[in-house]
Order: sequence, then structure tokens, then C-alpha cells
Amino acid sequence: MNQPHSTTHETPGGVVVDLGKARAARSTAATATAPADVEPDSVYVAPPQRAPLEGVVLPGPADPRPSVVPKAPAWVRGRRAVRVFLTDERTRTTARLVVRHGSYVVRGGGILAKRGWDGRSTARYERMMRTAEAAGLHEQALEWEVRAAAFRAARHQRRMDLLTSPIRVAKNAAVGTGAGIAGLLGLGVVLAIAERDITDVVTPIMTVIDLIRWAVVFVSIVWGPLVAIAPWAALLAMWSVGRRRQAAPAWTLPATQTSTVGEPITPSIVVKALRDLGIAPLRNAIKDMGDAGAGMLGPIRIAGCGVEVDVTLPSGVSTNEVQGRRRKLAENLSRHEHEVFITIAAAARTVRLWIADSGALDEPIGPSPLVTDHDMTADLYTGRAPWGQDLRGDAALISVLQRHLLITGLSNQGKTAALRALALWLALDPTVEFRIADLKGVGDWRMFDGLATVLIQGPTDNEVMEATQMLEEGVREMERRIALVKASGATDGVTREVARTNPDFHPLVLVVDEAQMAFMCPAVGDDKRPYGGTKATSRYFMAGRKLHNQGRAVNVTLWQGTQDPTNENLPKLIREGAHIRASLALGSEEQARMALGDKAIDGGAAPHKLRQGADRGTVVVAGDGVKLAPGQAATTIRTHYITGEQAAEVADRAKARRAGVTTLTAVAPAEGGPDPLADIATALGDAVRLRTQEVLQRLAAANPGEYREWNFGDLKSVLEGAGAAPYKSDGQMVVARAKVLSALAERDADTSDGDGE
Ligand SMILES: Nc1ncnc2c1ncn2[C@@H]1O[C@H](COP(=O)(O)OP(=O)(O)OP(=O)(O)O)[C@@H](O)[C@H]1O
Repeated sequence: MNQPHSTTHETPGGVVVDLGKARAARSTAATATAPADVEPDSVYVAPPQRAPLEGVVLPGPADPRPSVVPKAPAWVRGRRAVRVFLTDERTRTTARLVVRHGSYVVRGGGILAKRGWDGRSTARYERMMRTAEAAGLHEQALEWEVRAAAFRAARHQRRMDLLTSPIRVAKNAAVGTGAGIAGLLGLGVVLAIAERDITDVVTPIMTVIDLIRWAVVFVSIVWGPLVAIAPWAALLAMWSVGRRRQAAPAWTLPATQTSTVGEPITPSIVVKALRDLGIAPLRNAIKDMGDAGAGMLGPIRIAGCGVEVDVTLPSGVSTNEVQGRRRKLAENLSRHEHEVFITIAAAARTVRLWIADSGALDEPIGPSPLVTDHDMTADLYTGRAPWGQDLRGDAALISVLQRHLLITGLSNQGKTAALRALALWLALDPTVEFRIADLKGVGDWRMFDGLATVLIQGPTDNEVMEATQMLEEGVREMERRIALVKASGATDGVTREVARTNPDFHPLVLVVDEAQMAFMCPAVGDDKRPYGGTKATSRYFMAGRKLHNQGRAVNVTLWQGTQDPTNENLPKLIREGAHIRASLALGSEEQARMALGDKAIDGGAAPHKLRQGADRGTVVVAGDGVKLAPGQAATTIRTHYITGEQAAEVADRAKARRAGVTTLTAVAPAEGGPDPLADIATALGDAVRLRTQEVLQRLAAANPGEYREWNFGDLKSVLEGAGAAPYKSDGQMVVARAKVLSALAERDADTSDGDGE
């Protein structure tokens, strides 16, 4: 077995160790490996411990680590110790405790001093004046000024009185003492006569003197302890006031007191939230108001699953500035953005805040009365559909009488369910006829089979064409009714009485769900007019427009449901023709403006702030039909969800109220509908060619309902489609009669060929 390399020499005094080699051995041992020259499978035996020479310490064989670790300098160790001490949780807790309670005392003292100062000076009046001024309430400011002047006058009087009071007090004391002594003497005389003892004359006076002496003795006994206790009692009072007001830095407060999540809304929380909104004039005004900032707020009222408060903004702050910071305001109030609604109240410069209880909006609302009340009936003229609940938790009822309706929203947010819920309610009125086109066609409206007179279901161009024919048939029905009303000479339109007794005027509701499919449809009819699109030649669009323009008065209304609106899938004229405009969650403010109109969005309606998915079934409704407070532009309704199965049950009840209805799945194309090419030929008359402008005028004069809105593009597209495009002649666009006639002849030949096949 090999020995490690160390050189030792026996000497008379002990063992001499070669330090260089011993160091080498130490470092080798520290790595816990055998020396390099030890064979791998040989066992390494540590050298026996020997007594070292003085001043030299050898590593122990069992513990190869150096036994002496050089100590860090004292200042480093001191710093480490301080750091450990400072970062220790116990130290922090103690520090927080000390600072918190210290602050309670100091700031509590400040609060008491301020109260005292307020009571004795005009500080309070001046503060209220500043508040009123900052809020632009000048009348109130004047009122406070008058009160301050009265206070000053009264104070001056008291001070003047003080100047003369020592003399008065001295006089009063002298008179009082004299009278008291005389009284006591009198009493003593009476006593002496009664007791026949002259010494009783002074008995009452001596009794009073004794009483005074005892009082002095008592006070001298309790005075010492009272004086000793007084400062502590004062400190306790200051601490108690400070603690009640939580007057300490936030970092020192316990977590339960600093967490504001779900905290009830108080005036000071609202004022603080407004102050920290990042609107400089608002912040400055609130700072100027000091403690009186709550003067901006109306009473905080419980409103459904939240609270409602009106805020009168100081001058220089506009309501839309506050509306634009909804998220920040919500966060300042420890709420999510969707839990705070900011609308414009009727009073000038006033915003109405509705703040939900934390998480309350995520709780489902109850089932629809349509589902729970099996005896429910409906009356289009006098009733309102129980659609859901508004944010205050009140039933949201909507009147659909003679109102066109449009409901938009991103896909899968509950559009069909909301539209269907209204139709189900109205179906309980047996006088109402439904014609429905469901351009999604997955059975959402299946329960209306046997209830609606027309039910078209499917997403293809065929269904769009049928839906268009359904609308065009509705237009014809409308025109027939208008003619009847004209002929009848009626002055009150279609009254409830007429609607119920005269089958010619029963309410007719045309429903098109997923209407964007119709606008996007590329199909073109035999007359070369497109079904879809947004031109004056587009059949769906034009039929919708005509219904919007004149249908209401004769009880023919159009309800449309459509996905997120754009100019392509929801043209402006169609959006604006609806009386009731409702929107579920949308992707952007731009879409929200299209869905509900600028006025509603500027007034605080914000369907784009609804959460996709989480707020399914929540609609923001603008326009007619819902009750709105004065100045309110829109309301938010959480609709009751009626499942397909429940809808089928309600539909069965509605069917039971009607004599059997046969449901058609298509509408036959109209005979004798407008034929633009033939009408153009008629308009041309005998002219060989006619300016396009002239043709348009003649068309509009002959059939204004159809052609009034036509422009050059519409005329051109029909003529181009027929192969008779307008062309330039003498620098002007003209239509050639020969070309139009030959296009007509060609078409007729095609049609008869087709018929013969
Ligand atoms: N009022 C409601 N409350 C809660 N959930 C609802 C409500 N309405 C609908 N939903 C849920 O949303 C889903 C989608 O509803 P619906 O088919 O009506 O949406 P949609 O907007 O018409 O969809 P799409 O545009 O894609 O056809 C339903 O299956 C249901 O789960």
C-alpha cells in the first residue's frame, strides 16, 4: 500500500512536518479523493494524527475540510446581522404595529385639533364655499358666505362681551355671596328661635363652610391622580379617533383593512375613485373641496344587485371625459370594468354611476316568466314582453307594438335566443301572424312549425331567395293594407279594435334571423337584380327598406337578427330603420355605433364592453319600446334564457290558442313583380336614345316605390346584365332603345325555351 506524500521527521521535540507537502495533502483530502498516485482499487489510509509543531495546525484525518475558516471583518458581520434583523418578518410586523398605532395617535390628534379649529373659526364655511365654487354652484357658495358672515358677527359679539365680563362676574359674585350669607343668617335666626339656642344663628353658615371644606379635601385627593391620568386619557382619545378613521399609512394597515375588493360603496370611496381618475381639473376641484368632496354626490341608492349614485361634476370636467375612463374608475372602485356603468343623467354636468356588487353580475338571473307561468297570455297592443332584468334587478319589459326591431351581436352570444324569446311571448297573442326565415337553419326556430305561416330554414342562397320573396310578399301585403286604409278614410290608423276584428289588419311580424346572410348573398335573379347587396337594385335590401318606411302604420313589422354589424352585412339605412335596436357583446366601439347609433353610444351605451362569453344574453337596448329615464339613451338588460326545449313547450301553448296553422316552407315568387328591364323600355318610349338621367327620372315618376332611390349605378348594372349597357353619345351617357328592346326579346326567347324544356 502506498503512503501519501508527506515528509515527516522524528525529532527529539516531536514531529517536524514539511508544511508545503502537508498543504498539498490537505487540498487533496479536501476533494475527498486519494492522491493521484494511489491505485484506483487500493484503499487509502489517512496518515496517523501527530502532534504538530507549535503554530501549525494540521487538518484532522476524519474531517478533511480546513478547520479554520477565516472570519469576515466585524463590519461585514455587523451589516449582515442588521440585514437579517431588518428583513425578519417579526421585525416588520413590530414596525408596522408601532407605526400604525403611532400614526393613529398623531393623526387622531390632528383630526381632533382640526375639529376644534373648525368649531371656533370660519374654516368650515370657507371650505364649503370653495367646494361650491369648484363645483360651479355659485348660489350655494353665496349662501355659505352669508353664514360665515353671521358666524363672524356672533363671534365678535362674544369677544366684546368677554371684555366687560370680569367686572360683571365680580359684581355678580359679590351680590350672590352677600345674598347667600344673608339667607343663611336668616335661616339661622329662625333655627335659633325654634331651638331657643342663640348659637344656632351661625349653624347654617358653618354647615356650608364645612361642605366647602370637604369639597376642597375631596378635590385635593383626586386632583393628583386626575392630573396623572389626563395626558393618557388624551392620548387614548386621539388614538381612538385615529383608529376609527384608519388614519395610518396603508402599508401599516392589516391586510383585511387594506383589501377593498367587494367593499361596500361609500361616498368617500366614490370621491377618491373620481379624484384618482387622472382628470386634472377633477382632481384639483376635489382637492380644493377637502372633506366636503362628497357634496358632489347625490344619495347612494341600492339599485338591484348594485348601487347607483349621481355625480355632479365640477365645471371644466365633461361627462364624456369620465365615461372615457370607465376601466380606471371601475378599478379605483375595486370592481371589474363590466361591473360599472356610466350614463348621463338628466341634470346638467351629471353622470350616473351604477356599480354592481362584486361578482353579482356573474350570478344567473331566474327563469323567464314565459317558462314558469303556464297561463301567461300576451297582447301586442297593451302588453310588454318580459325579456329579462335590468341592472337594477327590475323586470325589463319591452313593447314591440308597431316597432321594427334589430338585434346584433357577435356569434354565439345569444342573439337567436333573445329574438326567439320575444317572438315566443308575442306568439301567445293569437292575432299575430309570424313569417320566419332562419338563415342559419339548425333548428333554432323549429318550434314555430305549426305556429308561423311561413318557416324558411337553411343557410344557402336558395333560402336567401325564399326569404327575399317572403319580404317582398310582406311588402305587397303592406301596400294592399295601405290602399285599404286610404280607401276606408280611417283617421286613427290600425287601432287595436281594427287589428282584432278585421283580418285584413291583423299584426304581421316578419322575422329574419342571421340577416347578414341575405345582404352577403351573391345570387342574381332572372330580372338581373341581385338578391343580396346594398344597392337600390338589391331585392332583399329594397324590400327591407320599404317595410321600414311604411310597414309600421299598417301592422307589418320586420324583426332582424344579425351578426356583428359592418356596412356590408348591415347597411346604414337598414340599421337606422329599426325602432328598437338591441345589441349583445360586440367587438369594437365602431361596431357598437353601427348597432345602436351614435347617440346611444355617446350617452354611455357600451355593448363593446360586454364580455364575450361571460355576458351571453345581456343586451344593450336603445330606441323605442323600453322605459328609459329622461336623458337616458340606452338600457342594459340581462335576458332570461329560454332553452330550445322550453321554447318548444311555450310554442305548444301558443299553438293551442290558435286554430291549426299550416306552415309553408317557401313563398311563391310574385306574379307581376317589378320588371326593371321592361320598365326601362317603357320609360324610353319612342326615343331612339335617352340620357340616363332622364331615364331615371321617368322610372321614378312611373313607380316611385320601386325606383325613387335608383341611381346611375343601379341603372347601369341592370342594363349591363341584360347586354344593353349605357354608352357615351355627344359626351353624355345614354341608353339606346334598340338595345333594350333586343335584350328584352332575347330574354323572352330564353324564358320560352326554358319553359319548353
Ligand atoms: N340569455 C342567456 N343567458 C345565458 N346564456 C345564454 C342566453 N342566451 C343564449 N345563451 C347561451 O348562448 C348560446 C348561443 O345562443 P344563440 O344560439 O342564441 O347565439 P347566437 O348569437 O344566435 O349565435 P350565432 O350568431 O352563432 O347563431 C346558447 O346555446 C346558450 O348556451
